[in-house]
Amino acid sequence: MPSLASARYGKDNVRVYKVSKDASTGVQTVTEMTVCCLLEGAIETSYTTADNSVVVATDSIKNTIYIKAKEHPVNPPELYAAHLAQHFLDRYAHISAAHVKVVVHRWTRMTIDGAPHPHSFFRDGQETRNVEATAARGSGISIKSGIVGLTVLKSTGSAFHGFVRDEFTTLAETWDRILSTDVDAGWTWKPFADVAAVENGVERFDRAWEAARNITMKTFANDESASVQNTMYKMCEQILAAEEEIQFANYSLPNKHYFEIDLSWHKGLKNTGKDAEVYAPQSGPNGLIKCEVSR
Ligand SMILES: O=c1[nH]c(=O)c2[nH]c(=O)[nH]c2[nH]1
Repeated sequence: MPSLASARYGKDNVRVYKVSKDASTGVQTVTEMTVCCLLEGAIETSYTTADNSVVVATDSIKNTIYIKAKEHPVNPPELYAAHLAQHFLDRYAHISAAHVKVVVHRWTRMTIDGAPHPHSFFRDGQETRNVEATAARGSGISIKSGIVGLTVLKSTGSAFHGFVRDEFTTLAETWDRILSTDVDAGWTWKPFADVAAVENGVERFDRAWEAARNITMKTFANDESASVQNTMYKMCEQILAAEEEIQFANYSLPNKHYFEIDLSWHKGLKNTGKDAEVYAPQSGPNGLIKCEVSR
């Protein structure tokens, strides 16, 4: 006989905007995020016997996302996610775990006539700051932070040679190639006992995000890359070194290929090897390289 092996439900794609206004200076600060909140617990009967008495409506979950954004700071997103997740355990005895994902979109303050503008912002890229927090009854709060969608490219300083050559291989070795990727980086914190433990030393979250962002860009730029694998491992090592409460660091990086184009058929144009200037960016297929590094 079938039985429910696992189940969770909630609201996804809840878009939230919060402004904070400094009345004395007139400076306003904004945060825009997209939230997903899924619940687990003694909810089996809602699936198996149409028992809605155990269902906190997803509409109520959406309302709660707004109310907790009003009641608590939304920065850092780790703290907001922890407050929101813990709420469902505190409020509903039959809920055993709440999974919250927060995606923070960029609104960067404009500089106008050389000065930071008090209330105008621009979207300077598709990069997001992401947080996943799970509050589970009896196991505290687990948090994973990350950066997604930071698109980077270096026009030299990347090689790839020495790989397996056999009857399946056509790729030429290269000592100088273009390297481009959309960074998906994550770092997993040691579990927190409760929301108070998340709040205690809360600066760690912005500090780690800034460190991870700087490490990612500096290592990408400065490393004489032997491979995506080796460069991402160096990034992970540094993230672990930057913040001692981080247990794991991980990257998932597409290798966005830029192919040389042989133009010699046209008047003998030289456009390969050291003469390569015009390339064909590829939209797919792409390599996809992942790793997670622990202490
Ligand atoms: O950095 C790389 N790693 C690979 O595993 C790989 N495979 C490939 O075709 N090109 C690359 N580049």
